[in-house]
Amino acid sequence: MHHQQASLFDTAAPGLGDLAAARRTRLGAGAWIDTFPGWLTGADDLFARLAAEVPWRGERRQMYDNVVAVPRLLAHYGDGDPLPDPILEHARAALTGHYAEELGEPFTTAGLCYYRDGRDSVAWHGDRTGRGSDKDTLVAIVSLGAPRPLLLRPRGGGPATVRRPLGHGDLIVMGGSCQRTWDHAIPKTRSVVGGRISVQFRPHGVR
Ligand SMILES: O=C(O)CCC(=O)C(=O)O
Ligand SMILES: [Fe+2]
Repeated sequence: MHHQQASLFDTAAPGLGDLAAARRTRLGAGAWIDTFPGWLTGADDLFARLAAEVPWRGERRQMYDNVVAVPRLLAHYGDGDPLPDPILEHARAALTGHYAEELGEPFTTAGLCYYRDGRDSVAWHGDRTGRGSDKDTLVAIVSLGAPRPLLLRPRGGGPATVRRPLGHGDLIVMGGSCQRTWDHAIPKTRSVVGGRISVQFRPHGVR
């Protein structure tokens, strides 16, 4: 008798939901988020493929006198770089099409982050190293793997006022002034959680 390896993974073809069904929440100060739980379907093996095949690198950042490791792994795909999976190309094209009028330019880059477990995190920040510092823009995030909450709070500190659990296949889009008037974070958790990969699509010059 043959030994059959049971498939851990969904074998349905990957698909993307209709973005017309995304739900918008206005945060105030010109910022908003759109959410679409389960936007990316049938891609259960995508997490494993990306985890294994993306050239992940640790990030080290100068902080005062010390260089500290940022607790997550990163990979960056710039304008024109082929993305590591065709479904990510489809996702980016669908986002560019749906948000064409509001964004006025295509999503071009993809930043990938791998949170290996609950100790990996990203601290409060806005994506305002580039044009997000003084221009309205959009950052679209597709989440894969273990659920982790994305927290948001008005820029300048204080407790999180918005919390969105991001599970496998979920989409969140931060828009309007969100990068300069609000901050976001993925907090550490003491709960036992598996790996999570976040794919962030941004237009040219937004970081
Ligand atoms: O992990 C996420 O979904 C958020 C990542 C993020 O905010 C960033 O890399 O700028
Ligand atoms: Fe960010």
